[in-house]
Amino acid sequence: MTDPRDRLIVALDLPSVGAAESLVAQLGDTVSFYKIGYELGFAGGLGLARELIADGRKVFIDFKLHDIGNTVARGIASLAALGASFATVHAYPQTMRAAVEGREGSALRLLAVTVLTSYDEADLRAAGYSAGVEETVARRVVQARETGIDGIVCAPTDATRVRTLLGPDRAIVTPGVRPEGAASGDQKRIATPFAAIRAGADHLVVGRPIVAAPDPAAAARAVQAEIAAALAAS
Ligand SMILES: O=C(O)c1cc(=O)[nH]c(=O)n1[C@@H]1O[C@H](COP(=O)(O)O)[C@@H](O)[C@H]1O
Repeated sequence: MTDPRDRLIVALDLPSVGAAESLVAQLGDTVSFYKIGYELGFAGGLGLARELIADGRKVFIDFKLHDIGNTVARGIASLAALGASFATVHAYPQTMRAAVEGREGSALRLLAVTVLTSYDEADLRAAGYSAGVEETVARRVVQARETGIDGIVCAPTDATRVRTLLGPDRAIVTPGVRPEGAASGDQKRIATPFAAIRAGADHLVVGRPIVAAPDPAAAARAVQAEIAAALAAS
């Protein structure tokens, strides 16, 4: 997977299908992999997901499922039928086991979200966890691996340690990616595209630095150029 286009996933965090379609048109052939999360998904985005898939694009459905096992398994089975490439669940063992059961027989790859990139040590403590970020990520990666999950969503700053625990064959997907000088917004554990790839990420999820850029296609190409430079340096 050396084509930077396969490595960049653009988060279509937009309020309407029309806005998303116009961004996809602006990005043209530059971007081939899109993520649809709460904002667009709850505004008709699953229909757009079907169209993008029919058009040969890859789609990552990011609803970060976490519920009783039966509900998770059935929800994942529906996403598998949609033809999505990736879907997220929270990295709780029961949830992950149910998700693996729900996608059986499909090509859907499951990603487990470890510790959100907007969380730091204080946020974890406030949520009632006594373990810190590093320990919590590590525990969840090991549990995800044992459950048969296909990949991990983690901060780029976690990627090196995650790769050691996960092994070479499963995917590491990192949001929290910010080109030099870009506003971090609500993200707390961030790195540049170059650093994320060097740390072992397979795919980078980038939203606002591309979606809110004055020229989104130029912003996407700049991220891809960093990805290419990091791959060349590896
Ligand atoms: O699962 C995700 O994609 C995700 C996990 C995480 O820990 N942090 C995170 O930011 N994300 C998603 O990645 C995207 C990042 O967007 P930007 O911060 O705008 O680049 C958003 O769509 C988030 O929902």
